[in-house]
Amino acid sequence: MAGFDDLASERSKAQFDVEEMKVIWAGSRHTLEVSDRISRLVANDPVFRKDTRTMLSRKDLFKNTLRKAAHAWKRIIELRLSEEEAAELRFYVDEPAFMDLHWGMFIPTIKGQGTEEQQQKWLPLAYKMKIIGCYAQTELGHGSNVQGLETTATFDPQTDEFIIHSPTLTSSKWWPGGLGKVSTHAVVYGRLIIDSKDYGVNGFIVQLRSLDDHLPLPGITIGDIGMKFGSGAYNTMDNGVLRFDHVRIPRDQMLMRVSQVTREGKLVQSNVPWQLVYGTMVYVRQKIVSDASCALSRAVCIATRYSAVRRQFGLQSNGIETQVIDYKTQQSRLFPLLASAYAFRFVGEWLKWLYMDVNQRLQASDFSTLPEAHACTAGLKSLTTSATADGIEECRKLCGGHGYLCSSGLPELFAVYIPACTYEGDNIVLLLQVARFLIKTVSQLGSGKEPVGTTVYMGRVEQLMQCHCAVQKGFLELSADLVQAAVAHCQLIVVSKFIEKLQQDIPGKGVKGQLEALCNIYALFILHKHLGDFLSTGCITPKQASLANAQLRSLYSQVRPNAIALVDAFNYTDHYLSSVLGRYDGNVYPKLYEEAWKDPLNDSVVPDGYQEYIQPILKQQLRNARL
Ligand SMILES: CCCCCCCCCCCCCCCCCC(=O)SCCNC(=O)CCNC(=O)[C@H](O)C(C)(C)COP(=O)(O)OP(=O)(O)OC[C@H]1O[C@@H](n2cnc3c(N)ncnc32)[C@H](O)[C@@H]1OP(=O)(O)O
Ligand SMILES: Cc1cc2nc3c(=O)[nH]c(=O)nc-3n(C[C@H](O)[C@H](O)[C@H](O)COP(=O)(O)OP(=O)(O)OC[C@H]3O[C@@H](n4cnc5c(N)ncnc54)[C@H](O)[C@@H]3O)c2cc1C
Repeated sequence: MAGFDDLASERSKAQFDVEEMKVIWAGSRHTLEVSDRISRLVANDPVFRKDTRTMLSRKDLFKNTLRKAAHAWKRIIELRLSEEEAAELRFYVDEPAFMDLHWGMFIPTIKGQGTEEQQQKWLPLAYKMKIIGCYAQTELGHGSNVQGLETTATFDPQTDEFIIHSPTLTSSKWWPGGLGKVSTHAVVYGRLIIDSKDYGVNGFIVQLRSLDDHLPLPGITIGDIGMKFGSGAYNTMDNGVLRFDHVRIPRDQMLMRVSQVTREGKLVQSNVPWQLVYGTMVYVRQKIVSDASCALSRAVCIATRYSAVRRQFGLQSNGIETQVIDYKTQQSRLFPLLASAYAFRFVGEWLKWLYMDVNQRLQASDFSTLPEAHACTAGLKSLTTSATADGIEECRKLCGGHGYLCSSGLPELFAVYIPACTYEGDNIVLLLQVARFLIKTVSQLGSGKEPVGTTVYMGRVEQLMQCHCAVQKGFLELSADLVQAAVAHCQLIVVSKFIEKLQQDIPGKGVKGQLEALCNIYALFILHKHLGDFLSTGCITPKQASLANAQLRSLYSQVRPNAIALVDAFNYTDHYLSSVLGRYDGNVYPKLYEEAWKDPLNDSVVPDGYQEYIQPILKQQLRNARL
């Protein structure tokens, strides 16, 4: 049978040790063991099935998500899973839910912005899930412009409380995940007002719902903001709206690591930079970069396997048509995405290190690397999510018509993924932050300050000084070009980190060779994509450009026999992929056929509505009625 034989024969062609590549992809033998064990545990548990998700109504979908989240928590307790294992379990359950915000933003915010005492009070409750929290920053009127938030937190010295209030419609909190129906608590960002003076935005822990009957507390209006893009997809999440009508909270519920309000109503700044109020965003952006390689590799795995199973045209001597993966056009669209998945994996690994490093420094009151960490997380979040969103859509096209079916797994993956280009910072707004950082670095070159870290190359580029003078004349005017410069800077980071990865000890037959080919594909593909810029700036000659393109074609041929093994190295279960086209066994056609019959529309041979709407047309009753 086509699919079985095709993928088996592809696997036999691999020129490298797939098991060792799995270790490289996972990051270590330990992480591979954990992710392998936990992904199978999830795949074998019927509660975590997700094959009917796109057909459920919003209410059924949401209730099912609650059921899965409760079951996941039960399994985590029963099996005494470590924090790492629990996070893997939530990842493989593969359904956006309030848990993501509770563990991914609420807890990290208290850890990063709370004092020791606040952490001691709130973290045990949150870790045991005695309270469920979310991150309520964005408002109806302002998301990108955090300093423009309108919610107020006014200190009342009489009662030693803050009064949380939504003064306008546009100050309604709008979007926070987990807020709409589940969270009992939130970290709410609002303007700190003391004695009529506005001290800017700070975080406050606010209880939203009763822990007895889940009803909103007095003065709180709360609900879900409605259906989002696509079926299934992100609609499992209760993104919410929240309004406060003079809600009082104790003074010690303002997160006070950055600045404190005393009993007397005095604001005291600690020695940490105020930007730490934005700290959770740095943490989550770093997570999102790692997650990008998962989403992209998942789409690439589906498209690569299916491209080896799918045959069109070109009868060979044995009477079989050509596998579409053998078409050079297919390779030139697919293999750069395969290379990107690996590139994003490694840059994500590095970013995780950078984040840990900056945190350690912060503990030691060294704040010097914070601007770079902000620029790197913001820029790489932007670059990797944009490329991944585009890449998933390209994979859908690479799968032809069948890619458009929900059973391919690609429409839902796309619908779930694309908001990553917006949440945690709109991608253009984040690139403008990178551009500002670059301009600032250039402006300091003249004063003899040596650039460090990811900007070290700037010290070697003479023209940058002139560039700085031009930008001084109008940042806003040149912002579209500056965004391109920011992208180029981030691409340089991705390529450099891939090259650094290759300099490590990489065991396993042929593994390093494959990674070298992928690294070269990534770099040359970026060059190819921006050829106009490289040529117009004289960075390369037309001859070098054509050599680069020839090299790219030759690299595609090198990767071709290894393509299936390179996606097998992601070690994804069929449950996680949830795609008929991406099945490990390649048994695509019988399963597609089988899947179609499961659609509720096929429950009856004659559809509901036949008698009311089809029969009258066929019997011409409608026309007669009009005549
Ligand atoms: C959920 C997690 C799950 C984890 C596990 C699974 C893996 C991922 C799975 C994905 C699930 C995700 C679920 C969805 C979650 C979405 C949550 C949100 O969207 S939440 C909502 C997310 N919302 C957004 O992302 C809003 C985006 N907007 C913003 O971040 C800000 O408004 C701004 C940065 C654009 C402007 O800031 P503003 O203050 O107005 O103005 P300036 O520009 O003048 O900057 C002043 C100074 O500060 C500096 N600095 C700035 N930022 C940072 C930083 N982070 N740090 C350090 N420094 C920073 C800056 O360089 C400058 O320094 P200097 O030059 O003076 O020395
Ligand atoms: C699925 C999802 C989940 C979310 N979860 C949460 C959550 O849990 N908690 C939370 O607090 N928030 C959450 N958000 C909100 C999210 O963080 C914001 O939507 C995001 O930060 C973008 O802000 P905005 O919506 O105000 O976009 P806007 O800023 O209004 O963007 C609109 C357009 O204006 C452009 N633009 C804006 N400012 C500039 C500028 N200075 N220069 C040039 N162009 C500009 C943007 O590029 C964009 O094209 C979520 C959003 C989504 C979609």
